[in-house]
Amino acid sequence: MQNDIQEVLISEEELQAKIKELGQKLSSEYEGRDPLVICVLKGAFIFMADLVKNITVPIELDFMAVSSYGASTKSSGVVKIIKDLDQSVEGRDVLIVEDIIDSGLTLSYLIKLLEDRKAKTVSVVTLFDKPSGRTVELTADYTGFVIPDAFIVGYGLDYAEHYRNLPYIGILKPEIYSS
Ligand SMILES: O=P(O)(O)OC[C@H]1O[C@H](OP(=O)(O)OP(=O)(O)O)[C@H](O)[C@@H]1O
Ligand code: HPA
Ligand SMILES: [Mg+2]
Repeated sequence: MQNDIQEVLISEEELQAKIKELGQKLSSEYEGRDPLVICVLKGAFIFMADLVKNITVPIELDFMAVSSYGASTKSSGVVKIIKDLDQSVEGRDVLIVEDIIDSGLTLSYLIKLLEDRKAKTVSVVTLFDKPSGRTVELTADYTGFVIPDAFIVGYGLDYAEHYRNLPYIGILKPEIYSS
């Protein structure tokens, strides 16, 4: 697995320091608001777990699974809901937790869906932002790292369902996905 990585882009320590910082900002933003914090599976599962441990005010959690990449490094353009939320977002302050914004298609679809379901507010925290990939305009309210134009894996992010368990963020060798 490690042999497929061209370069470690962000270390475990750098990830944890940034997540602590994000947790502090979110704790002051959501003080007294009891937000519904939504994890976008599968990619965001590790970020969600580390982030909520750094939020010090009351929150509720829910999970949604969506997929648009499959075994490719390019979005299919079709966002498929694999698992929906368990609870209503109507009248709630909602915080979407994403691992990465690339084309922006997943989040623009999700934001519209939650607004249509009458959430009171919809905000986004993303650990990674890859602006070079954008096909629709979208900016997160909170961003961990802006990353270069490369396919990254690890810390929840996959290529063809592998590499999610790497504890750091690596750039995959292009020969892995072009062969
Ligand atoms: O901005 P976009 O181009 O839409 O890309 C970002 C989305 O793509 C990935 O999910 P994916 O569809 O690969 O599902 P996964 O989370 O199960 O890996 C990632 O976890 C984001 O949710
Ligand atoms: N890596 C893994 N999954 C992704 C990426 C990426 O760079 N962009 C969108 N989904
Ligand atoms: Mg994926």
